[in-house]
Amino acid sequence: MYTPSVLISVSSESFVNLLSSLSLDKKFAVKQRPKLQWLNGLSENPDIAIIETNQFSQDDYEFLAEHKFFPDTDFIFLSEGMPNELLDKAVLKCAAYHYRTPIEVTHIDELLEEFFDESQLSHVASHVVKSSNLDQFGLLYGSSRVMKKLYRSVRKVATFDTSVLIVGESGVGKELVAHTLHNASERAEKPFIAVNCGALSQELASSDLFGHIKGAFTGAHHARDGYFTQAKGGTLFLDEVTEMPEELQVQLLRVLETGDYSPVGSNKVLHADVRIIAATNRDLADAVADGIFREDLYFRLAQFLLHVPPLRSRGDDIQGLAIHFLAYKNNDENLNKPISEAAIAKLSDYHWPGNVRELKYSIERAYILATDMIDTDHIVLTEQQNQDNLNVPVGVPLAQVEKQAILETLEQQQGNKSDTARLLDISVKTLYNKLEKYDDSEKPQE
Ligand SMILES: Nc1ncnc2c1ncn2[C@@H]1O[C@H](COP(=O)(O)OP(=O)(O)OP(=O)(O)O)[C@@H](O)[C@H]1O
Repeated sequence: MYTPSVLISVSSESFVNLLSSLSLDKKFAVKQRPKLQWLNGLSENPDIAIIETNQFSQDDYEFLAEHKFFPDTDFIFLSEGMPNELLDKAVLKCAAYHYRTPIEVTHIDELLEEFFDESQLSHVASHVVKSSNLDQFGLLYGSSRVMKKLYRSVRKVATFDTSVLIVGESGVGKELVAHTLHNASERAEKPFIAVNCGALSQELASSDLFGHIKGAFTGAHHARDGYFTQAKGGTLFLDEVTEMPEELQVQLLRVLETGDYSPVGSNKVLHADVRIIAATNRDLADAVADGIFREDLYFRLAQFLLHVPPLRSRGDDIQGLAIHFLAYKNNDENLNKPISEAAIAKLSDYHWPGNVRELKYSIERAYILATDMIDTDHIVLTEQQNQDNLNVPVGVPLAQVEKQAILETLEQQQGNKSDTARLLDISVKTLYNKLEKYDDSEKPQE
């Protein structure tokens, strides 16, 4: 049995009493540090850190930031609840649990129990990697600590009806996170509608979002529901929200503030019963600074921020996901192609700029290239190819060639869909439709 380590740094009598009532040392290797030395204690990378944060300071925040908020540690902050913006930021960045007095001892006890069980699982999972060994949370697969932190944040925020902003590089799984959040919320039985804001046309965008009545504009022969109405009672997922046309940002902000909207051409006011989840792979601070995205809309959307970690920071999940995707492929094709240790090592050593989408695609391509066992030669990594050439064996179906051209250009353009569409001479909308088709073709099951 693995014994997880816990760093405890509390000094208030109530917190000391609370923790001593839990008899932590029966299951955990406990290290106590005086209040002012908790930062030193973190340098030993404990599995869990229980910290009193009544006087959380700028220095404390900077220390955490310098160490990337200690992704291997699960944090529990205890405080008397005085407002502290820096602490709020740290809670988000560390995906920490923050308990304010009066604290229910059973809540802490249950949480530690959960941490303990997870530490046993992950300890085993790091030795044996088979497809079924990857933990699954909703539509997401992954057993790394960073993913488990994400699962906990998703679980926490799912039950509230606040807007959520999901940030992360292209292909990390932001849409899957949004869908998982929806499925874990009370709106799960109602629709989940995903909208690619980059594909909304300037002219028709209002009608796409809010609908229109018959005759609202030339060509409006019939009334049509917009996404807000289609998603009624459920969730509206605004993907690539920074690409939304300026005028629509203003309209969206108004709906978020008033809760009401009107279809184009109508005076009727409808109530917007949707939860908004937005996502972007852009640096939002830059988008706001460049004037591409409205700051007031950003604050409105980012009531809760979820950061999806890049694949390269997920350790053994890389090989776990590779085997997972291979298993799906074998299942679809009714074959049983294995993968060599060396090929797995090659996948694990790569830094995956295109994240999970790129990994999934590399497995698909290797699957086509290999007659039986997938070996290192079949794993063609985008950055190791001549960037101007596609590497397609003769006789590959045209649809596959098209897919390869699209995905490799997208990777070369670091996920920028507008530039990719321009280079391929197709519309952004067509690009979105095609990507959606590829993503759907192997959607993990719930
Ligand atoms: N944790 C995961 N487990 C299984 N499949 C995943 C996971 N994360 C991503 N994928 C797969 O990777 C592909 C890309 O995922 P998704 O579209 O959610 O990423 P994204 O971050 O929204 O991408 P983009 O920034 O380009 O919109 C999809 O095929 C998805 O099913």
